[in-house]
Amino acid sequence: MSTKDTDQSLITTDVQTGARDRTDRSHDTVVKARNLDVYYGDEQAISDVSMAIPEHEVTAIIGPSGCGKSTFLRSINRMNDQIDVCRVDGDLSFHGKNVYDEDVDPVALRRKVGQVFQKPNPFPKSIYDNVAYGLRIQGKDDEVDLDDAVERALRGAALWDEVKDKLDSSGLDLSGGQQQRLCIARAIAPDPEVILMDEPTSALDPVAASKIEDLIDELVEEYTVIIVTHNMQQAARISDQTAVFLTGGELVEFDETANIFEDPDDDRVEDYITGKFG
Ligand SMILES: Nc1ncnc2c1ncn2[C@@H]1O[C@H](COP(=O)(O)OP(=O)(O)OP(=O)(O)O)[C@@H](O)[C@H]1O
Repeated sequence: MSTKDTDQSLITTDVQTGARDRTDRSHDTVVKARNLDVYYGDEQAISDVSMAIPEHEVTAIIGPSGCGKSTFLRSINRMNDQIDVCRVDGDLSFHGKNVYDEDVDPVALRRKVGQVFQKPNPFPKSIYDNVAYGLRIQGKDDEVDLDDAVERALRGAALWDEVKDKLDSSGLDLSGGQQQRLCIARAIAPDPEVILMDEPTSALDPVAASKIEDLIDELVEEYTVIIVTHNMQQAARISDQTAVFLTGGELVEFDETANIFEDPDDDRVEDYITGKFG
C-alpha cells in the first residue's frame, strides 16, 4: 500500500520487449481488481477479473475486439457510470479503497485517474485554455500559477517547444499527433497519479505514434500508465506488464511483458499473439 494518503481524497464530504529497466522503482499496487464482473444489461463484458497493477510502470491491456479492454479501463475511473445499462460487481480499488464504495466521489477519482482517448479530442478552445481547463473547473486557478502549470503540463507532454509562441491559437489547428499530446497535457495538468490510455496512437501516423510512445516512457517516471492497444508490437515495446483478455472478458494471463511475448503459460495467449486468431 502506498504511503500516499489518497484514499481519503476520493471521499465526498457529502457522502521485443522494450520495457525499460525500472527495477529501482517501487512496485506498490495502485489499482487492484478482485473478482470484477461488468455487465451491460444481461451481457457480461468482464468476467471475474483479478489483477494488481503496479505503480510507475506501463501496463498494457491487449486482446481481440470486444473482449472488454475498454470496459475494464473505464471501470477504473468509473467512466462506465455514464452508461445506464452498465453494472459492476466485485472490487476495484485505488490505493486500497474500493472506488465503487458509496462514499467515493467519481469526480475526485477522475482527478487522480485521468484518461486519454483513441481520437484526439481537444476542446474548441485555445491551446492554453485546453490545458488550463481541468485546473479551472477544480477552482485551482486561484491556488496555482496558471501560466506555470500550463507550461509544466505542455513540457510534460513534450509539446511546449512546438506551441510556446502560439498558446492563444486553437487546439484544433494542431496536427493529429500534436492534438493527442495536447490531450495528454490536459490530462496531466491536474496532476493525476494514473493515466488511462485507450488506443492513444491508433488514429495517428507512425511518426506521431512513435513520439507518443517515447512520451509514455517519460510519463511513467511520474505517473502510472495503463494502456489499451491493438498493436502487439507497441505493447511489447513500451509496457512492463501485459494483461491478455480474451472473448467473454476473461483475463487469461497477466505477467511481465517479456514472459507474455516470449514464453506465455496459456496456449490461447500464444495463439493470439502469433496471430492464429483475433
Ligand atoms: N455502451 C455499451 N452498451 C452495451 N454494450 C457495450 C457497450 N460498450 C461495450 N459493450 C459490449 O461489451 C463488450 C466489450 O466491449 P469493449 O468495448 O469493452 O471491448 P474492447 O475489447 O475494448 O473492444 P475493441 O477492441 O473492439 O475496442 C462487447 O461485447 C461490447 O459490445
